[in-house]
Amino acid sequence: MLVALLPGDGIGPEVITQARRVLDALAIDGLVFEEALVGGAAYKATGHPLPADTLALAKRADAILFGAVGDPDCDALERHLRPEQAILGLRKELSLFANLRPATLFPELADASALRPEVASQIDMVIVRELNGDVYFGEKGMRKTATGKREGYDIMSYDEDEVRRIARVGFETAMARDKKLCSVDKANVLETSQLWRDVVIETHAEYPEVALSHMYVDNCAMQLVRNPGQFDVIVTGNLFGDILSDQASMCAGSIGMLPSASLDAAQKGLYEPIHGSAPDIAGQGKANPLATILSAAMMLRYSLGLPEQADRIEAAVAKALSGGARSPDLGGTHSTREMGDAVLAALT
Ligand SMILES: NC(=O)c1ccc[n+]([C@@H]2O[C@H](COP(=O)([O-])OP(=O)(O)OC[C@H]3O[C@@H](n4cnc5c(N)ncnc54)[C@H](O)[C@@H]3O)[C@@H](O)[C@H]2O)c1
Ligand SMILES: CC(C)[C@H](C(=O)O)[C@@H](O)C(=O)O
Ligand SMILES: [Mg+2]
Repeated sequence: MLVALLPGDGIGPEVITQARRVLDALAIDGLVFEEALVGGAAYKATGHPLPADTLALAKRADAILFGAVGDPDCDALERHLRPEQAILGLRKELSLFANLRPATLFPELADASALRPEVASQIDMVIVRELNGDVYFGEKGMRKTATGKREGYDIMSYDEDEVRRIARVGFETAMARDKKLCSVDKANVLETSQLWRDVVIETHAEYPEVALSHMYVDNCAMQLVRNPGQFDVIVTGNLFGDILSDQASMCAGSIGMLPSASLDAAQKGLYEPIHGSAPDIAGQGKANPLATILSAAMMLRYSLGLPEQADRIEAAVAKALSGGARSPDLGGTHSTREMGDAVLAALT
């Protein structure tokens, strides 16, 4: 089993190092790693954020463990050369259309949530985010209006097949949980969202046991803070899912806690924390590696068929937190490496 390790930029390499230590400690027979450059690091070395060798490795691998990309030095580059194009390119090239972002509060972290503990303790949801379409991948550009003003534009669209396949992932995810699916859109304003809602309703016929509801995205942002316990599975588009998952992370304690899986139709996947390269804390040993370690657990469960090993990692993370391991984002002083040490010490 080949895992492509793509550490990327900023805190990416720091958190990937800790996830690698945990995976090594499991001593899984036949698991091998191959590392490659991606993002700003790849641009600086090769002139491209997603070099052909890196893409080829990602295609060849059984799974990909990804850190983060993004480098302030690269923010003025033409868009197709920016680090972020690497993760967008991998998602598109590998048809990783289904992004699962579980948001659960570890009970020990009730005090780290931005919400009151009794509200935060209810959080146990999965955000299913579409990842290959929407305004992210529509025609975009800069142009001049008839009166000579500069105008930026990005076209938002979904076709019905794109909506149907992610809706099915939403319903399947709900079937494996509490059978409650909330589809989040902006159908009161956007035609893209009206189609989204129509197709989700049509797809519901295949999953009559699931209780389906619909919510506008602005209300959803409010409800996530008011009463996050009402959500079991949320299914939504690329842009809304990006924003809502960062918000959900803070309800669950920290953006440094939320893992993710990006899957294709055959469960091949890329696994990454939902956070970015955090240039403000990079190189200081302050990054929380738990989101990446939990992403490694998702990789073992979804793409490598090793659910017991995934359980071991998740149990070790819970035990490390019970034992008081807290990086600065969780209100403590543990360094990135000390967080890794705590998980390793808790592995049974
Ligand atoms: N998938 C990805 O690779 C990805 C995701 C999001 C952002 N980015 C990129 O990352 C760069 C920085 O973006 P941003 O600042 O908006 O978002 P960010 O997620 O990198 O950071 C937001 C805030 O959260 C903190 N934070 C993030 N991860 C943390 C962790 N593991 N432990 C402790 N604190 C953590 C940061 O210090 C920062 O204050 C940009 O270039 C952006 O495009 C990449
Ligand atoms: C870096 C960026 C392209 C990416 C996104 O918007 O999808 C990030 O915010 C994420 O959540 O993975
Ligand atoms: Mg994001």
